[in-house]
Amino acid sequence: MNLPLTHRLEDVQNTPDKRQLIIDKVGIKSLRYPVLFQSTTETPIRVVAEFNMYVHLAADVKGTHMSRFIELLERPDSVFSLSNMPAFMTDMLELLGAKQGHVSLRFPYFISKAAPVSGVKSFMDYDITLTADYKDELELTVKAEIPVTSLCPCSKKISDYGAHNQRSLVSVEARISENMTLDALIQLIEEQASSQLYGLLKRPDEKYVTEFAYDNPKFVEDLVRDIAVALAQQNDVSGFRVECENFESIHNHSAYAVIDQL
Ligand SMILES: Nc1nc2c(ncn2[C@@H]2O[C@H](COP(=O)(O)OP(=O)(O)OP(=O)(O)O)[C@@H](O)[C@H]2O)c(=O)[nH]1
Repeated sequence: MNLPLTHRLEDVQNTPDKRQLIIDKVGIKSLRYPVLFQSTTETPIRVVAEFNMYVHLAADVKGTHMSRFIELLERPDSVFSLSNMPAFMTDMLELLGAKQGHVSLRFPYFISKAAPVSGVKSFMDYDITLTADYKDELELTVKAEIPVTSLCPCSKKISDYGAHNQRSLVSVEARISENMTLDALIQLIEEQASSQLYGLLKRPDEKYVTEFAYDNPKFVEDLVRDIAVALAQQNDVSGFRVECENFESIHNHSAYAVIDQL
């Protein structure tokens, strides 16, 4: 009899395993894939995301169905958003026959900003990670990595002129409700910095951001505390971890701080 090829190829992954060891997470790591992402009610946008997708594997099964992770992303109606993550997790666990799972996707997200004086528009890029973990219940977080300017209060105080300042990377991972947009979360964080960053600045804008940062000096401790206070005041945020790394311009190392209330 002439069986189709899939029937003639042995399904090794599906054979029993005798070692009696559960695997906590198995799946695909660092897969880059174009998918649709929807931040709010706006039309979904195309993003290129890096995926990690894992499931729990029972002790008596040799291998998981690796190909099915990609099949999930190939579904024509696959749109990623905070509110769709629970359904995506349910589908993944069902298709993979698993009881626990992890999905994360990290992608660049762009916001069009107007320069502070000239008003010229340009895009600013941020890295966003959506993560869903299912064990006994679903844990859903959003992480935003936001570069800002920080200016040292001590340096400003003790120097006859100038103050050292640098680019800082703020990372906020938070549990947020779907009422909060990514843009709102990013804006709230940028407002706590000595200055926010822009893609395009003309000379009057450059003067403005330089003086603005000088008027708003912040230690790395001030940054994480001010961001934590701002997040704690939000009804749509129910837990957060704020991390900040200042790439010091007077040292060859960074100043770093974290507040973990996740
Ligand atoms: N489990 C497992 N699969 C691997 C590994 N390395 C490669 N593969 C994958 O094995 C895949 C094929 O296996 P399955 O996903 O089980 O494909 P299939 O049996 O045709 O599909 P299903 O019937 O849906 O399970 C290929 O896509 C490879 O990516 C590995 O270390 N472990």
